[in-house]
Amino acid sequence: MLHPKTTEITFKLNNGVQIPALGLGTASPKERAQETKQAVKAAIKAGYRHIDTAWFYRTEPYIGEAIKELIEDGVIRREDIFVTSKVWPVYWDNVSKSLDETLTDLGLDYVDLYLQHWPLCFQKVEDVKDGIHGIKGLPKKGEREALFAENADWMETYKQLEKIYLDPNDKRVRAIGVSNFPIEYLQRVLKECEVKPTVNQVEIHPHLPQWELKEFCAENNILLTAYSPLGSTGAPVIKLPLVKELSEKYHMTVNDILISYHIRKGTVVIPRSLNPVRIASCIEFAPLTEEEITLLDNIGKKEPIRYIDEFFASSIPGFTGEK
Ligand SMILES: NC(=O)C1=CN([C@@H]2O[C@H](COP(=O)(O)OP(=O)(O)OC[C@H]3O[C@@H](n4cnc5c(N)ncnc54)[C@H](O)[C@@H]3O)[C@@H](O)[C@H]2O)C=CC1
Ligand SMILES: O=C1O[C@H](CO)[C@@H](O)[C@@H]1O
Repeated sequence: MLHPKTTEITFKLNNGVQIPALGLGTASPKERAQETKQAVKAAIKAGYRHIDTAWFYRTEPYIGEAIKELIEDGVIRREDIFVTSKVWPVYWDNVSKSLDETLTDLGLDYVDLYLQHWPLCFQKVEDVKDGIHGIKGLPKKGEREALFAENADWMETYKQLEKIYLDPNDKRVRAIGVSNFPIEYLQRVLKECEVKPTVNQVEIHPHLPQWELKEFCAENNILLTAYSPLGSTGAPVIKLPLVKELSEKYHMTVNDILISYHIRKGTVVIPRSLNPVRIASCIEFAPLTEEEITLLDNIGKKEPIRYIDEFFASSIPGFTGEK
């Protein structure tokens, strides 16, 4: 039986916009951010049509250069690709400014999906030398204490996203959504806001299958996007014996197995790599069976691991802030 490449599969958001199921993650270490340009070019040439980025990653200028050259060389048109970006908590009360900075860096008139990166509000601290657009990305008091904005409500950020999306004269976003939102927070958004988030981008992999969140989002027609699908830096999840076993069974890479695991469940997935060969060689779709998916999910039932557990996120249910 012939199967599509994972780069060819799309899902429909709750506002009708199509989203490619596989996207390239771009949260690379700061010192390697410029390599993102060649990674994006390799990905698009290999068939990827979705790039995931954020104001916080410092990779938007390099993604912008890659897209510009790919368009100039006739490889793609703007409308052929799907770009996701996110507003960071320092801009919790000025989403429009953050979006303008993102669009300038990307060299684009619009993003396809714009997410609230975290349900948190940080203080704006000037940092001309090392900041992002002159603002410290992670304002801290000491080593492990974030500077939160006083009397601030993370809902303000979503309301501003909603305003931009609903303004008929504002064409800067095609869809809006959230990231790192637990069920309780989504319930509040659904109660207090007009526009349902199209997506909730969260950490998901066999060690953190997020089945309760998956069920809630499915009931409410919110698509999940799986971040850190390989377990983030060092890719620990690829070492799972069951993943290796499945890669041998399907004659595919371990990355293919972990990517297909999400897509088979109707979840968008955004693995990161700066290696052009790896990027191009991990696009096979493995038709995993229901049983195999259940076996992968069961790993997290027995041994849950959250790899992205940021110290600043301990107030959000489900996060301990240990890392
Ligand atoms: N919304 C949010 O708060 C977050 C979003 N993200 C997004 O999700 C994307 C993916 O998540 P990441 O945490 O970046 O990690 P990931 O789980 O995609 O793993 C990336 C790491 O695995 C390595 N890798 C890939 N294949 C490998 C292989 N076969 N052998 C050995 N190493 C291999 C890469 O070099 C890289 O160091 C990010 O780049 C970003 O776009 C990530 C974290 C949080
Ligand atoms: O997207 C993100 O990436 C970093 C970690 O890689 C995290 O803080 C943020 O949510």
